[in-house]
Amino acid sequence: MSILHGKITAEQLTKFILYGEWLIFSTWWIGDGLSSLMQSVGASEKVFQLMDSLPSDQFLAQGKHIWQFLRLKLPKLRGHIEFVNVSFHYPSRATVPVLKNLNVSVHPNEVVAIVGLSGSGKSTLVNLLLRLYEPTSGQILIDGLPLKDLNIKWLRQRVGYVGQEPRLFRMDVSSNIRYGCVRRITQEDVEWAAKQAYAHDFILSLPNGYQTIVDDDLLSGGQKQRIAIARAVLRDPNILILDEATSALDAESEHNVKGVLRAVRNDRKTQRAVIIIAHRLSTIQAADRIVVMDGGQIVEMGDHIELLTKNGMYARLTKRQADAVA
Ligand SMILES: Nc1ncnc2c1ncn2[C@@H]1O[C@H](COP(=O)(O)OP(=O)(O)OP(=O)(O)O)[C@@H](O)[C@H]1O
Repeated sequence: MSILHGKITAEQLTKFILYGEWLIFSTWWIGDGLSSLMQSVGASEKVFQLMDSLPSDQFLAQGKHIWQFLRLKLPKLRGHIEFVNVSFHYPSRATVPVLKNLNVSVHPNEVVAIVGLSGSGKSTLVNLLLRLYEPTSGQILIDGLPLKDLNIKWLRQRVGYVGQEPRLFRMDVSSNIRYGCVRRITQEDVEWAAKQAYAHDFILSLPNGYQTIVDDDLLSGGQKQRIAIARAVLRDPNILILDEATSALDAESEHNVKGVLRAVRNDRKTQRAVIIIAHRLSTIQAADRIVVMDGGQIVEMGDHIELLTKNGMYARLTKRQADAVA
């Protein structure tokens, strides 16, 4: 009507409708954006709370208090480990004792194997040594000093750990081996570690050798384990802990662990305290000492021949595995 009466032009009306539409949409977007903003503010409060929270004491390298700055760093770790009357239960199961008055020591350059039935407390022992948990009573000494007084970051840099299920990342083999190593590493160092872990030959047979990207189905369980062993060895740890995979009770796993034992034995340069949690008993016959655990306690200790002669639990476990293989 206004156009017909010449009050506005068609162009002005079109502009008016378009601007009106833009105004409605813009208001709607502002409302939508504001509600998203409010949601993000609420969510970010939780994120910042998490970022501000401090890890518990057993994960703190150096705390904020002056006495924590003074926490001890020994000039060199020899790798003498002592468990003195250690008892432990997991916080979530306070009524179930997992370790009971445990006394055991590992000397520098000694290879100690821990064996026992599933659930006897082998991995828990290592968890305490890595200070992932605190003993309920008793104490752990490293080179004669209480574990809880040592700078935990310094200690963990000197401990190599290969878990039951090694974690590899989607990057090349060489980077996977270097992962987490704080000192300067050359390609020769990487290859040296791979040779120690009996991984060098199979790595060279991969499409791009050390530059091959690790994909989900590229490597077998045993090959992943060997790369994880190379990663641990590259750090040149004073204490090396191997948790043999329960699921990998195969010849390849046995070959890997035996290989590491042989490397530790033959190369004086690489001697270190080694703790092996073994499920396959034939793997650890060459260990200096075998510790047999049952129900959170040590029931036998000695070398392979001594324990077989004792005709106790170790002899029974060995016979059971030999029968299962036959
Ligand atoms: N995080 C946890 N919380 C509560 N209980 C746990 C935890 N981890 C282990 N346990 C319990 O502690 C006991 C010892 O477990 P541990 O893993 O040390 O045994 P293991 O000898 O290493 O067994 P395996 O040979 O199967 O690895 C088991 O009864 C187990 O159920």
